[in-house]
Amino acid sequence: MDCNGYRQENHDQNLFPKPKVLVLEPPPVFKFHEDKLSQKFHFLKAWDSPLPLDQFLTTHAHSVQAILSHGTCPVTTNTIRLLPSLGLIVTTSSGLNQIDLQECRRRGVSVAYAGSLFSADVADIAVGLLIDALRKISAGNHYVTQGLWANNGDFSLGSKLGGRKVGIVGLGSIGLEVGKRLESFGCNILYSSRNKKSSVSYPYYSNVCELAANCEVLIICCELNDQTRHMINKEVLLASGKKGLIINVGRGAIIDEQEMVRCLIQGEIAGAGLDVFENEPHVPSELIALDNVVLSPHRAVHTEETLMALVELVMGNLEAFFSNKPLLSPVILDE
Ligand SMILES: O=CC(=O)O
Repeated sequence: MDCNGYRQENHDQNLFPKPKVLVLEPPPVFKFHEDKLSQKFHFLKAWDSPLPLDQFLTTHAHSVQAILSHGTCPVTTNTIRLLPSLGLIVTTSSGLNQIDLQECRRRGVSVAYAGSLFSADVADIAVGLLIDALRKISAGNHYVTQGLWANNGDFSLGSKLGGRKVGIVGLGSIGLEVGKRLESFGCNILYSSRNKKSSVSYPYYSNVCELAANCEVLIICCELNDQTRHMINKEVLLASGKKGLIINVGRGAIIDEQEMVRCLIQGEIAGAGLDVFENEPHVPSELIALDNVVLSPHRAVHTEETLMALVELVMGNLEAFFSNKPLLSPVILDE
């Protein structure tokens, strides 16, 4: 530690090395803002090295104090164990299912994340997917661009958004933003969540199957963890019924994807709007072929503006760590 409190010398980049940060796979912020990030940090790019990952980690074992990670990049027990100097993982995601938090807790490794930075953007996409699925915007685009309209084809009617009963699964910051937006469209909001929220008057269901049975649309906004993996299973899908719509902006694996595909094909649910999938970037071919499904490439979280704010947050967290100051957006690792 130097007189400015830095754990590594970095105030004069010509004389002193920048703090090293390990990157296992390129995060989306790299595509647009790598130059800016690289002005302050030296990134060790595991994916760019000819060495197998374990060997790469062993080679840099003692110099890596921080990892920069993202939503679909696993940070496993093995990775953490191979890095004895590791003190921080910064992820550009709000979701944390890809990081072994238990090992972080055990080792005393801090974690910083995007918190609620993306909530409004994700809520916009959830509502967009719902309106598209109900009013058939993408299907209408296909109908026009494929010349079917000009050929006197028949385009089926959509359904009204206002007055619809919408069940939000997970009333965290994204779910609350979705609720706010849909209230202004005249929807009736119901929800399920780990706990009943005193801040809202929406009807609460502790059981997601009962929620599904009592609404016309389910919007999945919760995090993926051991309790929510495949929570939207056959029983819940069937409870949604033949007019039920499923919108997912959480994580793909919250839904039993195979079962959802089967229900869509057999008409046991009416349709879906999906930004996330179980095995990204692979999307089941059956989903691609269905015209009652709207697909989006896990982009709900990213707008130009939010990526800009994200870079500042990532740099702020790394700078705080290397200056021994409190992190800007720490994850509280409960016992
Ligand atoms: O999906 C992305 C995230 O968790 O931020």
